[in-house]
This record gives sequence, C-alpha cells and structure tokens, in this order.
Amino acid sequence: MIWTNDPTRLMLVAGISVAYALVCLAPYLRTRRKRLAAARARAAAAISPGWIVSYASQTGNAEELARQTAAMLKLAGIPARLAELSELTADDLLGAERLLCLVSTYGEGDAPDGAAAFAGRLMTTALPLPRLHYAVLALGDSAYVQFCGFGRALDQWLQAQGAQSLFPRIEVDRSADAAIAAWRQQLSHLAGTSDAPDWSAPAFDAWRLCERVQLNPGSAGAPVYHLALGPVSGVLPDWQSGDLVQIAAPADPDHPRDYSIASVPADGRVHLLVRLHRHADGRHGVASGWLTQQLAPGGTLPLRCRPHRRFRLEENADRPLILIGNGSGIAGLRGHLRARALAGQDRNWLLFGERNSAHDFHYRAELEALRQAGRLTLDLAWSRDGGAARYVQDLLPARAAQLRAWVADGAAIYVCGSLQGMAAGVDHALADILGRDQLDNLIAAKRYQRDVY
Ligand SMILES: Cc1cc2nc3c(=O)[nH]c(=O)nc-3n(C[C@H](O)[C@H](O)[C@H](O)COP(=O)(O)O)c2cc1C
Repeated sequence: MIWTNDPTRLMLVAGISVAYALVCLAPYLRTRRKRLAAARARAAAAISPGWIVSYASQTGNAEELARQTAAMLKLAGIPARLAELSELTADDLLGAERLLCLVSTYGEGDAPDGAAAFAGRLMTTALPLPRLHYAVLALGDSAYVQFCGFGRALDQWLQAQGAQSLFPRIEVDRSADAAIAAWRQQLSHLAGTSDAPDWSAPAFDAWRLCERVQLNPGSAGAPVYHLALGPVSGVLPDWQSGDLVQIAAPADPDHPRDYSIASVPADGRVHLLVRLHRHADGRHGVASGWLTQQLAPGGTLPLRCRPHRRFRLEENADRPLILIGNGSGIAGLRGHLRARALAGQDRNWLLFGERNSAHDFHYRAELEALRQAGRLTLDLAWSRDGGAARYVQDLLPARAAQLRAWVADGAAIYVCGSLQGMAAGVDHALADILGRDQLDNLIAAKRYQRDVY
C-alpha cells in the first residue's frame, strides 16, 4: 500500500474515486429513471388512457358496437376507456389523444337521452382540442329528415374545436352491415390488427305464433293485437323486462322491426303488442300487416331478443316505480309490472293514456286485479271520453305532490309510448313539477328511463 500526506495527491485520489463511483452508478440511475418513467406512464394511462371509446345510445345499438370496438382495441393491445358520452368531462377531452364516438340520433335529429347533458353542457362551449384525433360512427335511419343529426352535429363540433378527424364520419342507415364493416376495417387499420373478431349480429331463430287476440275491438283507433310467441326449439332465451325483440318480416328482411316485450321468461312466452299500421294510401305496414293479418297462428317467424339496457330495471329493481305511457307503450310497462309481481315489489304507480275506456283499456282485467290487491296505483286518461285529463301528461299536474313524494322516496320513472306528443308532454310536465335540474339529475342517475318511438 502506498500512503501519502501530499494534499494534491489526496485530492486527485478523491476525484478519481468519485468519478469511478459515478461511472458505476450511471447505468443504475438510468435504468431506475426509465423504470420510474414507465411506471408513471402506466399510472397515467390507467387514469386517463390515450384512447376513449364513447357512446350515446337509446336502445343499445350504438352501445353494443362501442363495446365491440373497445374489445377489438383491447385485443390489439390498446387499452381504451369505454364511457357513455355524458360521463366525459372537458378535462377528459383535453387529455385524450384518440376519441372514437359511436352515437345514434333520436327525436327529430336529437341526441339520445343519455347524451343530452353532453350536448347541452359541452357542445355549447368552446374547447381547444388540437391534440385530439377522433372518429364518429353515426347511427340513424334515413327515413327521418334529420338523418344522423346528432352524429353530424358532434362531428362538426369536434372539428370546430380543432380536433383532427382520423377518417371521415361513417353513417349507418338502419344498422346496415356494410357501414359497420367499414368502421371495423378503419379500426383494424388504426389498431394495426387484422385478426379482429367478426361483428355479425346474433342470428334470428325460428319462433312460432302461439296466440293472437285483438285487444281493442270497436276502437276508434287502429286495431291492437296481443301476440304470444314461443321458440320452435322449445328453449326459451333469457331476457329481462324492458328488453326488445327484433322481427324480420319476409317482405323486408333487411330492416327488422323492434317491439317491446310485454312479458317475462316466467310467462313461458314472449308477449308483444302490435298495432296494425296503415299508410295514408290504405296499405298495411309491412311488418305489422304480416304479424297481425297474414301470419296464421301456428306459423313461424324469425325473431331475436335484444337487451335494452337503458330500459331494464337493473339497479332500480328495489325502488318504487312510476310507469308512464300511452297506447302500445303499455307493452314495455306491463313487462316491468310482471317482473315486479314476481319480485314481490308492490310500490308501483301506472299512469296510462288511450282513447276510450270502453275499448282501449288494454290488459284491463290484470291491471285492475293488481290495483285491487294493493300492488298498483292506477291513473288513467281517456282522450275521447271527455274527462278533465285528455292525455297522460295532463294527469301529472294534479298529482304533483304525490309525484314529488315518490321521487323523494327514491322512485324511478319509466316512460314508454309515442314520441310525438306524449314523450315531450310528459317531459315538460315532469320538469314543471320536479324542476329541470332534478330531472337532469334523475337522467344521470338512470332513474328516468324512456322507450319512446
Ligand atoms: C323515436 C325515434 C326517433 C328517431 N329519430 C331519428 C332521427 O331524427 N334521425 C335519424 O337518423 N335516426 C333516428 N332514429 C333512428 C335511430 O337512430 C336508429 O334506430 C339507431 O340505430 C338507434 O340506435 P341506438 O339503439 O344506439 O339508440 C330514431 C328512432 C326512433 C325510435
């Protein structure tokens, strides 16, 4: 060992030692820095992923496609947040890199109920979104004047905020397969994957018409029929009250029609209420004419059940229920009443409107039996009977206190029936009684659900 007291030499030795230590430490520090950065990035991605798949859907088509979109991205190794459009905040949009929007249109070019808050809150403001890349899949029906109105409005708003479109908006006319395939192809391209799962909708099964009864003989309105259907295979699918079926009429198989299910699986049959539609020139509607006039009892029809997530009871199953509807809208509400009877839930209030009590009181016997058993509060409006309340919405003002009390007690409100007249009338009456803010809160809490058409 060489020892020295020379301060210059000592300084030199110390300097060399520090430099050596730094050389040894550098790779460790570099690796640690990288590890920490990766962990930070992972945490950031978990909180606000770069990709958001958002949907606005009334009867579940856009929601289902959004789920499939998110699943496909996941398969390609891209974690995306799946969110209803109204869940997104300005910060979510400012922080996201890619936003895929799958949205339908309702009313007359309007946003679906679940997106009304987004349309009102964010689409009326200016947000700088130059970092955001987005794509829109707009679902609609070209029979409406405002075809894909909400999808188009959303696209325009995003563009106006400086967001960059990943590819031109794709519009889906009545669930057309070609447009959905185009969206899938764009996604495969974006995600860099070619082994995406097939998105074909579930197949139709053969069902049998077991029973058909006209519910309103003598009515001033079009005939309404109760249909009971059973699967030819004998195996009943599992559905929940509030769900829909799609039926493909032989004369128009590419455009299946949706009907609300009026029964529960415990009934052993799918019950539907079908009103015979008549065009101005006297021709019958393609699907309703076939189901109510041509198809003979015992005949078969192609049918598939469709979950209607926005109209199921789900987390409202234990709440008091206020059911409001008119005409054939009683179908979806009756499904809920049957589910409630099975579950032993007695806090049910039905407000229903039709033309004449003598002819149009669909399911009168069973509704009155429920009322007599103390399992249903029943309020009726007959537009042709000359009573004080003509339409179902006219029943509400006189019952404002009771309605507020039920809502304060945690009730959920389900509305089923005509969009024209009824849905808007009921919405205005509810807003007058509860206040628009409370009604918006009920929508956000999924305690105000609508199946209107
Ligand atoms: C009452 C009602 C109103 C509708 N209004 C429009 C409309 O104004 N424009 C349009 O393009 N489609 C309209 N549609 C068609 C829906 O957008 C279309 O059926 C879509 O596939 C529904 O998707 P969803 O299940 O995700 O809500 C309407 C449908 C219903 C039942």
